[in-house]
Amino acid sequence: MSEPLLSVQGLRKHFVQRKGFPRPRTVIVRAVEDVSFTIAPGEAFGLVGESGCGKSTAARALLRLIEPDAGQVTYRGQDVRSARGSALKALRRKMQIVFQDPYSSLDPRQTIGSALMEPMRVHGIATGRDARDRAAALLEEVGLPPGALDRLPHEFSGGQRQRIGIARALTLEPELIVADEPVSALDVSVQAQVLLLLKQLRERRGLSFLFVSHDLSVVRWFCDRVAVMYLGRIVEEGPSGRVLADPLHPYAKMLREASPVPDPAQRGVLPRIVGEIPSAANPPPGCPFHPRCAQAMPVCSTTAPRWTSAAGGGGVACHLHG
Ligand SMILES: Nc1ncnc2c1ncn2[C@@H]1O[C@H](COP(=O)(O)OP(=O)(O)OP(=O)(O)O)[C@@H](O)[C@H]1O
Repeated sequence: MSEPLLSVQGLRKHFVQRKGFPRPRTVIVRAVEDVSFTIAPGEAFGLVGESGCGKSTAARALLRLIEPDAGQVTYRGQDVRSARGSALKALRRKMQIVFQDPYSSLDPRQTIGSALMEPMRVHGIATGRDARDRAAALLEEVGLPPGALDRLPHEFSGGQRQRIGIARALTLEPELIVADEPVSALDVSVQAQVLLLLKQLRERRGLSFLFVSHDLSVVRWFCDRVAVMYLGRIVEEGPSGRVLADPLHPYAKMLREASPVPDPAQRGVLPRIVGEIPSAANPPPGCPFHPRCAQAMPVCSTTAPRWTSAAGGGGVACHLHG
């Protein structure tokens, strides 16, 4: 197998919080407990799970937008966690993020042109007229007129702002885009257009993607492989077709049941699982999903399941398949 573009092994990130009134106590939120995956060059890899399962934290930690507590992250074999100075700057150029809410990541007083040209200047790619021409070409590539260069973020709709966010991620000609719920904040009517744009860019530029989403149908459409996350851990991983057509983990089945499936007849035979995701500050022992799992066995509440390979590719951490 060729060398992965990105390799993440045993990534961990905990947050320390002070909670409670009148006597606050220290709580450790285990946002990312143990996450491992690889992304091949040109591949789109999806990370799915309910809100709070740690997807965004994992994405930010591997990019070092927040510092991970443990684990190994390599990009084309280079250690990301120990990179400093110019080495870190070069890695940042290759890995860019598209945020869920483009408005909060754009400076309201900065014109779109200057938001696009600034990274080019900082990374020594282009300045002056050259940078402006490149910015105009990027806007055109994401479907916005060159006149947008001199306007401010508030003059654009949500969908247009996300196009600007995508253009900005492309300014440094990255190889990997980390898209963190890139359409969740948009009107349903514009979600498909922005997803289509991302797919076209992927094909045209040969980009790799880490695509973070709670929406299984979006991930199925966009990604080659998918990992399902629950309480800071990957519970199932594999080719999107296999995981979405034939999920093995009861949690992956539940997610699929909650997401529109083309064949409604299939939905009735899946187990109904209810309840809310437990707090990452107090994860259940054994398999973290056992309190919500209709198929839980005594072993599930005491022993963490081992990772087992799946026949159709990838693997699963579940005692039913151990
Ligand atoms: N800066 C922080 N300080 C303390 N806790 C945090 C912080 N950021 C995230 N968390 C907690 O970490 C857990 C994982 O959050 P995270 O945002 O990574 O999940 P997510 O799956 O991306 O969900 P969402 O889609 O809602 O963002 C949650 O319990 C969240 O409250």
